[in-house]
Amino acid sequence: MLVAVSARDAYANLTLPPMLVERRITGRDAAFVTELTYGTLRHRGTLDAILAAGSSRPIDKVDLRVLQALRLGAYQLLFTRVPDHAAVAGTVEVARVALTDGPARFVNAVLRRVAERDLADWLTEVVPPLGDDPIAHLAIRYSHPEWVVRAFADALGEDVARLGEPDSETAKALAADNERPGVDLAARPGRIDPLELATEIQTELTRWTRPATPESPARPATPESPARPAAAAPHLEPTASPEAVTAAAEASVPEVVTAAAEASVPEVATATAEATDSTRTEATDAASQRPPATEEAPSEQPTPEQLAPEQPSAEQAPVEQAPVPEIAAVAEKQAAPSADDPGSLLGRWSPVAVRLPEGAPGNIPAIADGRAHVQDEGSQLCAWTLAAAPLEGPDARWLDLCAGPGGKAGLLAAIGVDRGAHLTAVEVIEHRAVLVQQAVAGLPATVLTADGRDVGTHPDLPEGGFDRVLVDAPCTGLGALRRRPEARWRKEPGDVPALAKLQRELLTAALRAARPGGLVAYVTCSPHLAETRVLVADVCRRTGAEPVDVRGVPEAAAAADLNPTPERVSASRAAALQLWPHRHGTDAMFLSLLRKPVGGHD
Ligand SMILES: C[S@@+](CC[C@H](N)C(=O)[O-])C[C@H]1O[C@@H](n2cnc3c(N)ncnc32)[C@H](O)[C@@H]1O
Repeated sequence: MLVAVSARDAYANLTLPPMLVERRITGRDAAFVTELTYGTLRHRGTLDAILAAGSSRPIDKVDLRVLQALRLGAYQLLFTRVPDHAAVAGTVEVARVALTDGPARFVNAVLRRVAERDLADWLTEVVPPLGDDPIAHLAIRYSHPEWVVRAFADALGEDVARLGEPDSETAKALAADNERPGVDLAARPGRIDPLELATEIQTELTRWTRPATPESPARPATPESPARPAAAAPHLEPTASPEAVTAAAEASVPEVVTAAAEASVPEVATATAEATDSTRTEATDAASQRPPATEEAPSEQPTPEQLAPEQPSAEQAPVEQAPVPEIAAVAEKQAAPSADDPGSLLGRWSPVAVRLPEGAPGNIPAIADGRAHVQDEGSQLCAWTLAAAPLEGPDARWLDLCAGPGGKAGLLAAIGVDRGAHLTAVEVIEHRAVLVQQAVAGLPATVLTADGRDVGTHPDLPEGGFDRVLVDAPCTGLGALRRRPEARWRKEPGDVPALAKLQRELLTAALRAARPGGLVAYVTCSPHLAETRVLVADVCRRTGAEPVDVRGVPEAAAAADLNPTPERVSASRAAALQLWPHRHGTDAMFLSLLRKPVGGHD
C-alpha cells in the first residue's frame, strides 16, 4: 500500500479500503493496517529525519520498498505503543518476504538503532532549535514540507520572528493537520431538518450500543460475523476511517463508502482515531459502552492502548521543541456529544451541519435516501454563504462553474428549491459530471459537461446570464491535508503557478457569467495566498469586480470573527473568509465574495 502511494501516486483513502476488502482483512487487523498506513504517511517527514540519523546510508539512496518498510517500522516504534520487539520483528519479516535477506538485515539494524531512543529524544537530536531555524524546526516537528510551512505562515500573517516563538499559530495549524478529522453531514434544506437528522443519528447510535439480546443483537454484522436476523432493524456499521468516509462519500462512490465502512471496527478505530494523551479517557469510556466483540483478537494483535499514538510527556519534552499546541476552537466545537441531546451533534458554523460521531454514514437512513449528504462543515458554509448573501434584483439563475463531484452543487440546489432557483452545474471531466448528476438528482438543476472558461461561447453559459455564481476552483488542496495523508508530499511549489493561472481564468469567466450586480463566490480548499487573496485582488483590479464583506452573512461573520487580521479586513476593507482546522475545526477553506459592477467589466 505504501509503495503504491509513493511509486504510483495512489490515494490512500481511496485505495486502502477496497484493498482491505479484496484481501479479506477485517476487524482489528483492518483497523491496525489503516492506522499504520495513515500514520506512516502523515509522519513521513519526521520519520525520515530520524531514519536519516539512524541509518549508515543516506536514506535517499535506499530502495523505495526498503525505505517504506523502515518508515512503517519506525512509525510503530515511535508513535504507537506496539512493543518494540514486535514492531521490529514484524517489519523485518515483511522485508524478508517482500524483498530478500540482505535488505531485511539492513531494516533490522536501522530499526534497532531507532528503538534505542523514544520520540522525544530523537526530536531533540534531529529537529533544529526553534530559534535558529523556525521553518526547518516546524517542518520536521510537524512533518510538513518547508514550503507548506511557509505558505501557512504567510496565510496566517506570521513572520519568521513570530515563528520562532513556541506558541505560533503556524505550529497550531500544522499540528491540526496531523489530527484525524471528523465526519460532517449536511441536512439538505427542504428534505430534513438538522435536528431531525441529529435525532436519527442518535437513534442509530443507541441501537448499536444497546446491550445485546437474542432478538436484537447489538453488534452490527461484519464480514466475519455476517449473521444478522432478517427481521432486525438496520444497525450502524462499524466505524470507518473518517478520511476514507469523507473522500469516498464526497466522491459519491457507494462501493467505496461501504468498503471504507467495513474496513475497521469501532473498538479499535475509535481508539486509534482519537487516542491522543488528551482524549484517551474519552476513547476508553466510549469503548467500555460498546457491545462485546464477536471474535477474540489474536494474542499477538496490538491492543487499542498499544495503538495509541505515543506523545512525549511534559518532562520528556526537549526544551527547544515547540509543544503540541492546545487547539481551543476545535476542542470547543468537538465537545463530546451527549447521549440524550441531539442538539449536541449540530455543527458550529453551517446551519445545516450535523456531526456523525462514529459509524458509517451509509447506514444513517437520511444519507441512504438522499435527505442528507457527507460534506465538511467548511464546504457547507461556503455554499451557504453564497446562497444567503444579500442580493438585489432577480435571483433565480444560479451557476456552479466547477461542480465535480457535486457536494456544493447538491447543497445549493437543495437550498434553491424553496427559493425558486435553478442551478446550472458545470464540470469538465465526464465521470465527475456523472457524480454531479447523482448529487443533484431530484433537485432543480442541470448538469453540463463543459469547460467553465467557455462562458460566452457555450450556448448554455451566456454572459451575464446568472444571478449567483460559485467557482470552487481546482487548487493545491493544502487546506485538506488532514483528510489526505499523502497529499502534503505530492504537491510542489511548482504546481502553484499553473493552478493560479487556471483559477484566474475560471474566476474571470465566473464574473463574465454573472449579471451586472450579481454575486460570485470564489472558493478554494487551500489557504495559499497565491491561490486566494493575491489572486482575488489581482482579478478585482483587472475586472473592476467589487469585494463584498462576507460578514454580511451572519454565519460567515461568526466564522470570520475568529480570525484576526489580515483576513478580517483586507486592503479593500471587505472581509474574506479563511477557515482553519485549528480555529474552526473545518478544512482550511477560503471564500471571497465579489459583486459584478453594474457598469460591466473588461
Ligand atoms: C475543488 S473541485 C470542486 C468541488 C465541488 N465544488 C464540490 O463541492 O464537490 C474542482 C472541480 O473543478 C473541475 N474543473 C477543473 N477545471 C475545470 C474547468 N476548466 N471547467 C470546469 N470544471 C473544471 C475539476 O475536475 C474538479 O472536479
